[in-house]
This record gives sequence, C-alpha cells and structure tokens, in this order.
Amino acid sequence: MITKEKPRMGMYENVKHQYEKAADLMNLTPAVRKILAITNNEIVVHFPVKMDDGSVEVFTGYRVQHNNALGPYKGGLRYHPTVDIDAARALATWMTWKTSLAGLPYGGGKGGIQLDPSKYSISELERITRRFTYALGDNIGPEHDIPAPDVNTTPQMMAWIADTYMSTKSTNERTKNAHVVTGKPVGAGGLEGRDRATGFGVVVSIKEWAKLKSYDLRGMRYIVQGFGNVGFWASHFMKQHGAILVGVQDASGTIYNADGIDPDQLIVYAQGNNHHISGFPQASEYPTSDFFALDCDIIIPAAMGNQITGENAETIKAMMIAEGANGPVDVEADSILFERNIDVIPDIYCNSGGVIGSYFEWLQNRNGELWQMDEVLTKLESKMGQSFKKLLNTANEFHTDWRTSAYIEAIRRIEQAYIQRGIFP
Ligand SMILES: NC(=O)C1=CN([C@@H]2O[C@H](COP(=O)(O)OP(=O)(O)OC[C@H]3O[C@@H](n4cnc5c(N)ncnc54)[C@H](OP(=O)(O)O)[C@@H]3O)[C@@H](O)[C@H]2O)C=CC1
Ligand SMILES: O=C(O)CCC(=O)C(=O)O
Repeated sequence: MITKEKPRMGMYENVKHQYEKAADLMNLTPAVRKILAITNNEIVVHFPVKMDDGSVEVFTGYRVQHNNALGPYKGGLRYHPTVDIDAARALATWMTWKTSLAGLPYGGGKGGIQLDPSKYSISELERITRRFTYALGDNIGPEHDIPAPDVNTTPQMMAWIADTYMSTKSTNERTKNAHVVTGKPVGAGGLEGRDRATGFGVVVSIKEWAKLKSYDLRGMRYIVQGFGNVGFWASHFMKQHGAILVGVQDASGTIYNADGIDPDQLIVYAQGNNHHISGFPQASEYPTSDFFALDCDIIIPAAMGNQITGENAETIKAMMIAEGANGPVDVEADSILFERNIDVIPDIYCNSGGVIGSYFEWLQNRNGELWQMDEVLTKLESKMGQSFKKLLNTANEFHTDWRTSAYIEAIRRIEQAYIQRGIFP
C-alpha cells in the first residue's frame, strides 16, 4: 500500500493556529479577530540586476505588512532560498505580536529575497540590495515600514538600503531619513550593541527562566542550532554565566564535545572557514539528525523555522527550549513538549531583544542622539524583564502555556488600541 507523505504545516498556518488558540481563550473582539487574521499589505517585486559577467538576472523580493495599529511596520529582511509569500506572511505576523508584547510603538512586517547569497559576489549583493530597495520605493519609510537584518542580511546591507533610500529624497530631506532601516553599522548611524542585542536578549530570557525555577546557569549544558548572529551572541553571553556549550549545528554540519566548546574560539574558526563550524578541531563531528536528542539541559534553536517537529520532539532530553529563531518549534512538537513538561520560552518573547535594540537605534537617529553600549544593554534587560512578568501573570490568569499567554498579552494591547479608536464588537 502506498501511504501519502504527511503534509507539513506551512509557517503561516503554524502562526494562525497559535493565533486562533489565543483568540479563542481570550474571547477576542470579533471585529479585531477578523482584522488580525489577515495581513494588511503584501508587496511582491520582480527586479532585474546586472551580474558581474554582464548577464541580467531577475529576482523576486517580498515585503509583507501584517498590522500597524500600534505604529509603523517593523521587521527584518531575509535572503534565503526558502523566502516566499508564506514565510514572509508568517514572519510579518510574528513581528506584530513581538513588538506589541515588548511594548514598542510598532506593528509587524517582514520580507526578503528568495536567493542563496553564497552564490553571489559582494558587488552583486550590493546591486541586488540597492535594486530591491529601489523596487520597494515608498512601501518602506522611517515612519511607515522600517526593515532590519535577519537571516543572511548584514549591517553592510542595511547601510546600502539606507543610502539608496536616502538618495531618492530631495537634498534637504536626505539626512532625516537614516532611520528608514535599523541594524546599520555604528559608523553609518547604527546603535552600539544592536549587533548583539538578539543573542543578549535570548540569554536575558534564559536568566529569567532560571530565576523563576531557582536554577543556577553555571555548569548547565546547552546546544545551539545556527551559529550566525543570534547563535553566536547567545553562546557568548551564556559563557559569561558559566554555562557549557556541548553541541553546535549549522548548515555545514554538527559538532559535539562533552567537555565544552568555547564559542569565542569557534567564531574565530568559523570566520576563517567561510562562516562554517564544521571541522572545528576542538570538537568531533556528530550525526546531524540526532542533534536535538543530545544530552543537555537547554536547547537554543537559532536558525530556521520548523526544526523541532512531531518527529524529533519525543527524543529531546533538555528541560528547556529558548526560541532564538522565529518559529523553530512546529505545532505538533509544541503539544508534545507541553505534555512532556519541557519548558518553551516562545520566540516572540525570547528573541525580542533584536527589535528592542532596533527601536533604540530608531530613537537615536530620530532624536539625533548617540547611545552607549552599557545604557543599551541595561535598558534592553529591563524591558525584557517587564515582558516576562506580564507573560507569567497572563499564563496564570488563563491557565495556559507561555506561548499562548505571550500571544494573549500581545493581542490584548492591539485590541485595546482598536477599541479606543472606535472599532467595537
Ligand atoms: N538577527 C536578528 O536580529 C534576529 C534574528 N532572529 C531569528 O534568528 C534566527 C537566526 O537569525 P540570524 O542569526 O540573524 O541569521 P544568520 O544568517 O546570522 O545565521 C543563521 C545561522 O543558521 C544556520 N542555518 C541555516 N540553515 C540551517 C539549517 N538547515 N540547519 C542548521 N543551521 C542552519 C546558518 O548556517 P550556515 O552559515 O552554515 O548557512 C547560520 O549559522 C532566524 O530565525 C531569525 O529570524 C530573530 C530575531 C532577531
Ligand atoms: O530588528 C528588527 O526590526 C526586527 C528583527 C527581526 O526580524 C525579528 O525580530 O525577527
């Protein structure tokens, strides 16, 4: 008998499932429920770019704007072969919940280009980024929709976006537009600390969890999937708290050392190895498919969505998962983990340090200020501490899991804005 392959839930379906669960539980105002169930705008652009060899390639870029009830759309741009309208919708919707939960004056947007950046030269990537910015035109703007870095996009690319966008404005308007994008290099209007803000925030969330459970992070063993911006900085700060990194996975492979891997040595190795971790001499190779079953206390997924699934959730030995990535745990895995009493710190809280850092950068540019690193990290930690308290209180109020309570808390703020502005049941 031929059995059909079980269809995998798409990322947007995943978000909608989480949303419906929260909306039911909180008895969300029907009109608001309808509004939040759809995206406001979905922009798809096809644009030509000249390659180094003189040929022309046409690229497809996306920007989905989910909701702006609380302020301008905000969220990153991803350069990856998996970027499509479904992924952009899901990631934009998560941004709406994330910015609301963090108490920021923003809505949610996300986008990117479907491409594998490793196949292009740096000058091709510059032309692709500038052409994409030009194609988006006034669909982005410092008070309308503000992109930022995400997977495979860098501060350098954010600087190209700012430069291209600003060059489309009249001479006396140009410098007022630097906050069209965040995550820029410090010299080009970026914020001290935005580079590490997401990873730092992931560790703030882990510290909050440890405090709640009366655990000491010193000596705790953890593994990280993805050793890019989020994975590295999270590991760097975990090291400062005495936690031991025993396994790392990126797209090139998986490495393991029961005695510990030094993240600061690994990043130096990766920088000289095309940003890949495989072959790191102080660890051994490990089977990729067994990664999440490694013996450890904490898992930090910091790569792509739908990595912890109904297929591998049963094998997990860790007692907690801190979602550095967006959507790393699918719906099936979520209920398995809940039944197995494995804590999940949900993405819209866990990785919110990045957008909080972006908000500080936006304010810095808007007000013509320069903030110091210590000030940035202290303010970020305090904001995340406040959100964690809200998340716990709401979980108690509704007798629900942390993901659903984070959603309820986020949606409540948006519901209130709509009701106060005049959309009634
Ligand atoms: N940057 C930010 O500020 C924020 C990022 N996030 C989320 O965090 C996650 C990581 O983003 P970020 O660190 O910025 O991205 P980066 O591009 O800096 O790093 C991505 C990492 O993921 C790895 N990776 C990609 N595909 C796989 C795979 N199939 N299996 C294992 N590893 C893989 C990459 O490996 P390789 O290099 O080998 O391809 C790389 O190490 C994403 O989900 C993003 O949306 C969330 C909030 C803010
Ligand atoms: O910094 C930002 O604006 C958004 C970062 C992002 O894309 C995310 O939080 O997923």
